[in-house]
Amino acid sequence: MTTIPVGDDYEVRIGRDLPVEIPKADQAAVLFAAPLRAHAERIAARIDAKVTLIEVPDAEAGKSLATAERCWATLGAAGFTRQDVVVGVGGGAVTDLAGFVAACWLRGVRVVQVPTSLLGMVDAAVGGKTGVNTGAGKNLVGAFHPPALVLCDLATLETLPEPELVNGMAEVAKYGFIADPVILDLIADDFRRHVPELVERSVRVKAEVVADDLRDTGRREFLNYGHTLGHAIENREKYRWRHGHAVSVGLVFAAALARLDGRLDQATADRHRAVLSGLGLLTAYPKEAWPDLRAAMRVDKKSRGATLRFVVLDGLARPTIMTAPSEELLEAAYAEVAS
Ligand SMILES: NC(=O)c1ccc[n+]([C@@H]2O[C@H](COP(=O)([O-])OP(=O)(O)OC[C@H]3O[C@@H](n4cnc5c(N)ncnc54)[C@H](O)[C@@H]3O)[C@@H](O)[C@H]2O)c1
Ligand SMILES: O=C(O)C(=O)C[C@@H](O)[C@H](O)[C@H](O)COP(=O)(O)O
Ligand SMILES: [Zn+2]
Repeated sequence: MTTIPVGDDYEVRIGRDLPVEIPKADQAAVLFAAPLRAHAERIAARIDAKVTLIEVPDAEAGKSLATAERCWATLGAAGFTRQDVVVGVGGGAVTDLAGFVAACWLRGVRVVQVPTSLLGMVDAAVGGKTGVNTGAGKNLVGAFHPPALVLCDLATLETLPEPELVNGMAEVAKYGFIADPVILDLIADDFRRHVPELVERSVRVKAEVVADDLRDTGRREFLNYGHTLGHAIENREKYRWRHGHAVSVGLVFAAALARLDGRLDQATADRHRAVLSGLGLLTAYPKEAWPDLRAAMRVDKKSRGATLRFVVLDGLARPTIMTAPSEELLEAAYAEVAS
């Protein structure tokens, strides 16, 4: 087992068949979606407390205020107090929801995250960003609420459908471009052979950044590489597109922005498309969508008033912020992903 500390706050444990060590509590509420029922029941059986299992709708359908409200009703009925603990078992959608439910209940109870998707392990379950989607956009309602513990059991990835593994690789590649290029070499070598090392390297990048900037006021914004356009695509697709594919298009777009602005060399920009399409991720989106996407990007959390701000690279592993790119530059960069 590898243990990665997130500052002095909590740790991320990575390994196979990890022991389920939930902090002491009278009660635990285990949130899960249908595909993870058996896994959630196994975890529940190992928790030394009164356990309430709460099934939520799968994937983005569960990441809603209505579902959160139903969870809070269940916690209320069970008499859940501040010494109790919420456990999120599933992909990033369930861990985002579980974190949000815990952040708001009694203004904050502990949450233990047990991610079961690659994306959940390398990104969503670590760092304390929690939230739900609303009609206004992706993740616009939420709270910073770090977990008490994160358990990444690599054995659970054996049941993860192949397309979901590919989906998670978009965030892994993101870490390669913004911080750890060895990740890109491992991907080039055949990523399936390196999943444990890729999880570990990704979590190390994320843990180091969020320990330094939990509230996204500085360098944490770099973890949002590719997400400004990515979230706009997810919103336009009404969350039917997988997060990783939307981020993948957003990464190629951000690389084009930097190259066209004279910051990034052609080879590194081209490497984005090569790595992501090589993984089987999407790298294009319809040309006619631009006005919708341009409008949706206004509510990106990095925006300041009407000013858009993008994470771009000045070079491999040299992320920075580009503020207020011209409309011409944005359109030229979009032309490079437009199909
Ligand atoms: N909070 C953050 O910092 C953060 C970071 C990245 C992404 N996210 C969010 O995470 C979400 C995406 O997460 P995701 O890609 O894990 O998607 P997901 O949670 O929708 O899971 C994808 C599918 O895989 C299934 N699944 C998960 N683990 C499985 C397993 N071991 N076996 C079989 N099926 C399994 C799920 O039930 C679901 O059907 C998005 O909502 C995104 O916004 C949050
Ligand atoms: O942890 C972060 O910070 C990130 O930006 C990680 C992203 O991969 C993740 O999708 C996150 O949920 C996006 O955050 P948001 O603040 O843009 O909603
Ligand atoms: Zn993401």
